[in-house]
Amino acid sequence: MTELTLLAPAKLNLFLHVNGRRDDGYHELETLFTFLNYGDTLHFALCEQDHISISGAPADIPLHDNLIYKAAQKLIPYRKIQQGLDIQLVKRLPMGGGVGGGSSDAATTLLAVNKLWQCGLNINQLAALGVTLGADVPVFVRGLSAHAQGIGEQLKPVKLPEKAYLVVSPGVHVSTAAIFTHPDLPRTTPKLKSGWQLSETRNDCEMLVKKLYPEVEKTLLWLLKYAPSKMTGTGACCFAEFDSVAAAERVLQQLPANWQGFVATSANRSPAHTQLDVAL
Ligand SMILES: C[C@@](CO)(OP(=O)(O)O)[C@H](O)COP(=O)(O)OP(=O)(O)OC[C@H]1O[C@@H](n2ccc(N)nc2=O)[C@H](O)[C@@H]1O
Ligand SMILES: Nc1ncnc2c1ncn2[C@@H]1O[C@H](COP(=O)(O)OP(=O)(O)O)[C@@H](O)[C@H]1O
Repeated sequence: MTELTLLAPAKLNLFLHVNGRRDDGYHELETLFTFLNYGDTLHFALCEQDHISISGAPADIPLHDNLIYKAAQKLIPYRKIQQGLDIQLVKRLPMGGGVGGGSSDAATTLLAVNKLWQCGLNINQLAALGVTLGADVPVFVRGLSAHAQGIGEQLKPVKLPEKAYLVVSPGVHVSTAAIFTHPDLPRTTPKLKSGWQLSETRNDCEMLVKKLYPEVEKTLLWLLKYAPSKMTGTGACCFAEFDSVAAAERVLQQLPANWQGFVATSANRSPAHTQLDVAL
């Protein structure tokens, strides 16, 4: 195999509870991850030059800071093939949007490059490399919708009803670090008890982000006219849940001009994994 094209899907946090702050500054979370059949596309090709090149990346991310580059670098010690990589990125996911674009790009890179360089690492080893790149990377590496604890890396797979989602990006960039260091973030939500229902959950970051970014509050108020809606992750994207793609599309048609949105179905298995199975 010398080439691979894979999706780097978006994730949604169907709820996000902040249970406490650890001594290292990271937060103890409880969250429910699902994947969407929509995301960035990454094309990987082995090349003769011993380099890692990325085309199509947003101009404001220097090569060495790109999570795609960092993920490929992590695999260099394990490669059996002395060839470089030319990587093409088609970026669709809003950056800093809470849909996990950077983390998903990193995870898709770990999955693809592990095959192309014949590293032979298993999923546990790839997830362990992934968490050093970001708390959200392991769920994308493992590729199963999951209830997560710890910093988001302790994952218990769950089967969720597959729904249609309208995801709206209010056009503001929310820094995850800025939200997690803000003094007003609530950090004391108790852990859910067994038998919990989605109706007793919420996104603990939502109130603070709405206060700091009025565009996020406007977006949620608009979506709530049509369907149950929440913010994902630390924002800024918000999502509304529908029973059919057609119903979600009808609302997308009415989206105010200055907002971006997309409709996608959710998936219990990451589309990157499904595509990888087909390619192998
Ligand atoms: C909050 C979540 C929920 O899914 O989503 P996003 O809104 O970023 O997508 C994630 O846990 C984000 O994961 P990720 O974006 O990979 O986080 P990292 O790069 O590891 O960390 C970014 C910043 O958030 C803080 N952080 C992250 C995760 C966590 N459990 N506690 C934290 O305090 C870190 O201290 C760091 O300053
Ligand atoms: N390939 C990448 N795609 C997106 N963001 C990246 C990438 N590599 C590095 N980053 C950095 O990671 C930050 C968080 O990106 P992203 O994952 O899109 O946000 P979120 O975690 O809120 O969903 C970006 O602001 C950017 O600086």
